[in-house]
Amino acid sequence: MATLPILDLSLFLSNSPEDKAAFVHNLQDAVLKYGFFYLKNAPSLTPELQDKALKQAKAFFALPLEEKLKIEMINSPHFRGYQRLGAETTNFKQDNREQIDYGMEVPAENMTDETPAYLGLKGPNQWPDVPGFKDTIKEYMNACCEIAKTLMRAVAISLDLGENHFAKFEHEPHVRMKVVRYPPMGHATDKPHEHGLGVGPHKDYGCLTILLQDDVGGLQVQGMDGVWIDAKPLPGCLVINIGEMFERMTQKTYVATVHRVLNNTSGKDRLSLPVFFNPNVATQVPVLQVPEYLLASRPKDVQSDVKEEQLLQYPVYGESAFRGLSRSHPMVASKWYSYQGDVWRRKVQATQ
Ligand SMILES: O=C(O)CCC(=O)C(=O)O
Ligand SMILES: [Fe+2]
Repeated sequence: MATLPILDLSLFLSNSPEDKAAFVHNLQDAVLKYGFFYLKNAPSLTPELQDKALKQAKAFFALPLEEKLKIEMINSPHFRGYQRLGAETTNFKQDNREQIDYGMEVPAENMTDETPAYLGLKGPNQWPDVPGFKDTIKEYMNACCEIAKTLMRAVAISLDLGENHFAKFEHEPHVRMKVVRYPPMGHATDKPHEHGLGVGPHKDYGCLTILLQDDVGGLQVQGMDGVWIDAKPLPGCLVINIGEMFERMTQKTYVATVHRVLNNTSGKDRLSLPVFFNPNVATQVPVLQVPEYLLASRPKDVQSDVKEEQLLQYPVYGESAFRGLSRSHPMVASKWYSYQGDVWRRKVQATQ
């Protein structure tokens, strides 16, 4: 079975131009072939911070359900907060996971019925009453953001653009993160749906995803030929993938690869912490001048469980983000927003 390539970020950060070029070459190769890779030696995300973040996740999920529901996502027009097991749907199936969604802590916009709904994604988070949780999760999200910014520089070089080409995406980025638990099937109190999946096949809609998974496994990546590849946990490695924004920007040269998580049959919990790096919601997604030689090596006949009509590649990034979140969390969307004539608008009268 194919395995994903392992990239070493210390090469890109070294003083040697040859090492840096080697990293960019490996990155380009990985993205063209898989859209996914492992990353080791990311300095901002120390093993201590990884452990601390996973321990905080474990402490949260050990809380009684009524405590977790105090920060339920339905309270938040910004799609932030806790979703209980089975509350989320991906690719028409129920996901067998529970999770908290976070984003950059920014003030909420003053929404009117004229404002684009995606501006409603800006806003505060909901934090549980778990000592140290908030500080650790913020520290973790910032550390992953640093990795993403570094990788964006490498991706820019790989597209023959200036290293700082994507620096504009760092201005008030729409970074999101999830704290996720996949309970084992047959668990005494949780009842995962046997016909669901941990999370169904999907593409991430933004720029780059930085994922830390524990040692349980279950993440799979769909190769360009449609065959699923295990992205099994490797000690000291994160898993990185590109999202649909790159697919649009590069005219399908850098394809956002479909991935899923299988039902957890390990007998113990699986925890994962994905961070999604994206530009400001109001960003117009540029169509890049992709070099001819890269256009010529575009993956052909890509076999994908996510069909063309499910793609989220709107000209404004926030539109894709909003539609992605409203598809995964329809109850939250319909509480806070109305949908008329293919346009989402905030229900300004809706309150908590
Ligand atoms: O938990 C994982 O391993 C992957 C999660 C994922 O793909 C997502 O939340 O977008
Ligand atoms: Fe994903």
